[in-house]
Amino acid sequence: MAAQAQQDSAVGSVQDAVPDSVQDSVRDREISGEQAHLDRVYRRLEEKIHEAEFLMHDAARRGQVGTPGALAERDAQVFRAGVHLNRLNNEFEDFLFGRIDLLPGKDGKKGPDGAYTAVEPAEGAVRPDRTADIAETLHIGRIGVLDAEYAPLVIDWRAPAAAPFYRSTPVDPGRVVRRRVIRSKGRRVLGVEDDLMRPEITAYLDGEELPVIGDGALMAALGQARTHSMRDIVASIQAEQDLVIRAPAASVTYVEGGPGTGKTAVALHRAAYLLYQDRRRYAGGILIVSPTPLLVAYTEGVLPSLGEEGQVAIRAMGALVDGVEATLYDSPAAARAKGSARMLKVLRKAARGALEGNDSPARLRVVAFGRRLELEAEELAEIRRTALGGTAPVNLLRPRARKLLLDALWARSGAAGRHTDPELAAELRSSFDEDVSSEDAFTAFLDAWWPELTPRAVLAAMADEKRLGRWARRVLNPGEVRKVARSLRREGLSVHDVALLDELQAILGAPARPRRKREIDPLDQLTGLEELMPQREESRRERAERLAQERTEYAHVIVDEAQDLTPMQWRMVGRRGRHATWTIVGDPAQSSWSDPDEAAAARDEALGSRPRRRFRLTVNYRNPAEIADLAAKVLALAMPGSESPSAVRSTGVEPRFAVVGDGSPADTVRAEAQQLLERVDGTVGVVVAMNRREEARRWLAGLGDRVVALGSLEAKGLEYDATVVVSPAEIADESPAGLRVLYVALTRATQQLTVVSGDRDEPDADGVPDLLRD
Ligand SMILES: Nc1ncnc2c1ncn2[C@@H]1O[C@H](COP(=O)(O)OP(=O)(O)OP(=O)(O)O)[C@@H](O)[C@H]1O
Repeated sequence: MAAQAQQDSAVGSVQDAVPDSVQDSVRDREISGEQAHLDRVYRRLEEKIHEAEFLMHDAARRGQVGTPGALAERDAQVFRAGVHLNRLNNEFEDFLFGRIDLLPGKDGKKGPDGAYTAVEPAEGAVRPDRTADIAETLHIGRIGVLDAEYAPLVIDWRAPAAAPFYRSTPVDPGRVVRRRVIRSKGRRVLGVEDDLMRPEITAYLDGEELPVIGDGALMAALGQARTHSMRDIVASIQAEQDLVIRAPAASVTYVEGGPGTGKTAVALHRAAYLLYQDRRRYAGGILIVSPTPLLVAYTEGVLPSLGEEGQVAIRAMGALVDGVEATLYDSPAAARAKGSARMLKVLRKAARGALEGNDSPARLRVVAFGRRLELEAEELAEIRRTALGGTAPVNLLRPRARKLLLDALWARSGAAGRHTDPELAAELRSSFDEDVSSEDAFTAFLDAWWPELTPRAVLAAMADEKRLGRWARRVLNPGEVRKVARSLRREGLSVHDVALLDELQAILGAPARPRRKREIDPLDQLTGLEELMPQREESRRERAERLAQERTEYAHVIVDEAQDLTPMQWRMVGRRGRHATWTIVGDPAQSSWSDPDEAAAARDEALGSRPRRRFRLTVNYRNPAEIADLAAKVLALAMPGSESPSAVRSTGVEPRFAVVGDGSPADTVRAEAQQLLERVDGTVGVVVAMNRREEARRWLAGLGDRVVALGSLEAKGLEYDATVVVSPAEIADESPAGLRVLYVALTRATQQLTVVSGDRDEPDADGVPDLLRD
């Protein structure tokens, strides 16, 4: 059953009794009223752009005066003006999107944005005859704009004064009488949609009764066709989502919710909110970790549309390590072994064992003080063992190993007892060390015997099944060893390999390297502009990428689809936020990891003892009830007893079932995809078992770019107007978490779903596969 569209959107539509023509003229009048306001806003924005440009020029002139005080002031001014210009020049599709009309407040105090701060209405604001006067109208937009007298023309959506726009509901309206969503494009207002929060009263604005237009914005937003990019939801954030977005950043904010409840959207809006709240603190960067490059591509436009980027890096799990972009998937068994916390022990052994390569020298021969000195294999092995004692990073132990070698050679040289005077003895020893170290044979030996290891070299060593078997003894079983070694012999890295590389980096340690220098324009260096205006030449994207690359730790870490992180991935992500605050969003019912308890333990270790603040999102904004109900059947099998979120709307279109005739599913799937392309305006996703990905792309060849084929694990987080889910049984049988993966696949569509079954699905006479029957 479709849920009550959140209380706040279900109310306050235009009264049926009002004739259409009257409604139209009221609508036109309201639209032109909003247009006049938007014109004022743009005039003011233009003034501010001129002001900012003037400031920049003025600052440049002042720079020529040259006293240190003037320079510092000039620099600060240039910086402020530059940041300001950047924001003002941003091209927003709908700069202004909301408005609230409010009753007078209790305390009559104004906040810094010029709006009254009270949440509750003043006593007597509503008269006994249920009439009231609107005391304040606020317009809400992507950034705040004040007029020349500092009165708010537009309030930034993240400001406290804008919160009632999202929080007010008919059950708890606060001061809000009417909430309006304004649809605009560039400088033109296209339409308005109103919700009445206090339908029981008649409110007057400037002596006229407040009109109500349209059916509310949420439904309009949800019904829109999808593209391959996610849209922001800034005009229709719902109350339970707003609580998460504006939750204070301290410690860990933990958000659970079923498919389509807006977790990803909320996480992205939260990043923008945190930056607005405390830009200085988050100058340390916000990292958003996403499960796949597809989801990164789908979501990366949202923050720019909210006026934020640069400080935020969105990275796929397979691209968290610099210079690596892994897209391969391991077989479920190899993935399970590689992701498990048991792997840590294996990596520690491998990092030490890999020092001993196949061409590692068996003996050391040098000439010192005119004598031939030799260390044999056994002595060398003993020295290696001593050097490796403890847990210090392997690469940092090389000086220690070198020292132990010199000690052993010194003992062998017989020179130790030559002087009783300690000073002379020390001098002799140091000239001995110099003598040995300057010998090419010694340096060559050291390089071969204790090479500087890279994570990739260790991973390559683990591809040797025998060696891996030794390092993984009593940790992985022989089958696992075989599968992991085989997977490492493949060309290219898998997503799970990346967490191993990162762990190895920590185990090996990196000898200090000189920092990569950016090219600096000498003129900028002279004027100091280089530091102040980093956005000048770089594109925003380049800047975001550069910052992400230079950064290894972040001030805030947001983990999307957190239920999928393996223990090893939690360790990797944890290293990036050791001093950070966190927002973690996920849904256990969609987990593709087979051992959720093990992952939860690793997550708790990564987050340490930081207190958690928990939230739950309960309404599914993506799927119509017809699709959500079908998916709920799989949820009942995958996680008996867990609750589905309630769908916010219903379309009356039931999912369709098709059955593959004899042979390959190609024709059936292609025909079904084609049908859906005709029925929806936006995108169609065809979800298949992972091992059919390539095949499925061929099935759809030539159908255009509105349709895409994806493996079940790639579908995570994405959405389409319509989806074709091919062979539920194949998807469910793919891995121990297969039923949960199928649940993900079935919950991707915003409008229509077709399920195609093969023999394995045992479809009934209506084509309904076994897994989806009552
Ligand atoms: N308040 C809202 N107004 C308009 N659209 C919304 C709102 N909340 C969510 N949506 C839309 O619902 C869809 C699902 O949102 P999102 O992808 O964030 O959900 P999710 O919880 O991350 O889903 P999943 O767990 O399946 O990945 C998106 O299209 C999003 O834009």
